[in-house]
Amino acid sequence: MSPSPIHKFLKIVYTKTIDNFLLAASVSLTIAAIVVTARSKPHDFTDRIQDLGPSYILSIGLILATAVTVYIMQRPRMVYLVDYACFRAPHNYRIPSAAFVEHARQVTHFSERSVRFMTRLLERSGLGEETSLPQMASYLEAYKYCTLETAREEAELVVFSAIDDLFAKTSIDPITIDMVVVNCSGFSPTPSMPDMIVNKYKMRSDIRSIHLSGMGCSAGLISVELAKNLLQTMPQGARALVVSTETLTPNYYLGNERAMLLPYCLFRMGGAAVLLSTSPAKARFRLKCIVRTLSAADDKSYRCIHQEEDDKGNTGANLTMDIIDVSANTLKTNITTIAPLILPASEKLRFALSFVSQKLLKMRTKLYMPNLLTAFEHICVHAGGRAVIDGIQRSLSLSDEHVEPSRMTLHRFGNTSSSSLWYELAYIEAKRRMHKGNRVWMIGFGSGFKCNSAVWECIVPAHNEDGPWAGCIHRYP
Ligand SMILES: CC(C)(COP(=O)(O)OP(=O)(O)OC[C@H]1O[C@@H](n2cnc3c(N)ncnc32)[C@H](O)[C@@H]1OP(=O)(O)O)[C@@H](O)C(=O)NCCC(=O)NCCSC(=O)CC(=O)O
Repeated sequence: MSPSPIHKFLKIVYTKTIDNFLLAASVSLTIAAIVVTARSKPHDFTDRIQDLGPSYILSIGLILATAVTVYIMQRPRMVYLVDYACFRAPHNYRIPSAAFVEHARQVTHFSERSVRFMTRLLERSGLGEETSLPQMASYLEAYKYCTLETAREEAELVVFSAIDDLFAKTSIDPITIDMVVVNCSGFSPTPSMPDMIVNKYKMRSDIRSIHLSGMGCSAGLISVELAKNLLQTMPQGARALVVSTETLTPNYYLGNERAMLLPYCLFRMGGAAVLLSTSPAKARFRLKCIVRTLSAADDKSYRCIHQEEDDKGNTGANLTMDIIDVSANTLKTNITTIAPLILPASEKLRFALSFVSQKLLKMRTKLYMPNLLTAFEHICVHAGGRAVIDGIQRSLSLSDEHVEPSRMTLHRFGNTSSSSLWYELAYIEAKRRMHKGNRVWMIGFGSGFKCNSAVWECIVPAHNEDGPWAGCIHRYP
């Protein structure tokens, strides 16, 4: 039964009043003060001030100024997303499914059974016909081309293209960057990827540089949190360049273990460059909060994405079937921490009242489950695979529209690991669905098992930009 109009109206009044409690309280107090002052005799107020004496007034002023200064100094600095850019592979890197299967058929390492398995998997994977693989994957004896040099070439192509795009968008001089954080799980060359970036863009010698490897698909938000923490200790206005990518060349699997063929079928080229700062100047989003959950203490979680050698000695990532349950459980833990930070006051109050009536007053009422959907307008769920997105949609009761950016990213770009969240944000913006004040919840999953999530608030939406979706966004719903 749908709620009556009166019920709906009361709910709106309740939500608006509670969610804007501080504003409502201060407006009421100001009105009360104005009424009291207007009623008192004109000389009353000035007489009282004169009675206090100059030294007393000066002391109060000093105490107030000190309190405000201490409050401002103690408060952690806000971190802003100035802008971001995603890599878009040149057309000749495209791998339609027919070409993928035909290539797999020609590779002598794969058995007929494996080729049939991969063919079936691809058909149901949710990947479209325009995803991209590094060029070594199109050679018949691809393993001969999985060299350090080709891996570096792939990394440079992805990372430099995304950064070039970001610098062009923001007109930022690379010399003004104070920190570079890169996360790439499966490729960790020497010199490191941040060194590669500093060398290419001739950045300053006092720059802080960090590479996170082996941290899986959820490492993009780990990089953001790390950059945020460091930025908050640096002078106001410092800038961090965060790069999230996965290099596929060194992780080419040549065996026949089904669980290890899965990543071979799902992962595709991708990367994103993100500029963060503690200055709000030209910023497009504000970071509201970021929460990390790691369930590695549990063996099932720890093992569900595991890099290992198969019985023939071929290295690859083994994805177990547990991943759907594990991701749903780790997300639940993550939500328990993030919900109190993002839920509006009205939802928290309803939960508190229901909790008190059920647990303390022993009333036979159902415990109210806060509605998470009131905390954001958009959601980006890591495009890890069709079944992963299905699982999260089910467990959070999300609508098809909520998971559309995730499914469409999987379709257009494949599983691009930690950068997938940025392709999803770009999708929402390319569809012109992002508006000033909108909140977007990013949820990353990955080996460990980790679930990291962040909430951003839009300050300035992108108006005339399709980003990585240029030329194809009109083909999506
Ligand atoms: C691959 C799928 C699209 C296939 O979906 P289907 O609808 O076809 O149905 P299905 O699940 O029954 O799978 C079809 C066949 O694949 C087999 N199969 C599926 N998952 C398997 C696995 N992990 N290991 C071995 N076999 C597996 C099934 O047994 C079945 O075989 P048979 O037909 O013989 O019975 C889906 O299962 C899926 O999206 N899985 C999740 C992918 C995933 O793990 N992504 C996370 C990547 S890691 C990541 O993103 C983070 C990180 O790396 O850090």
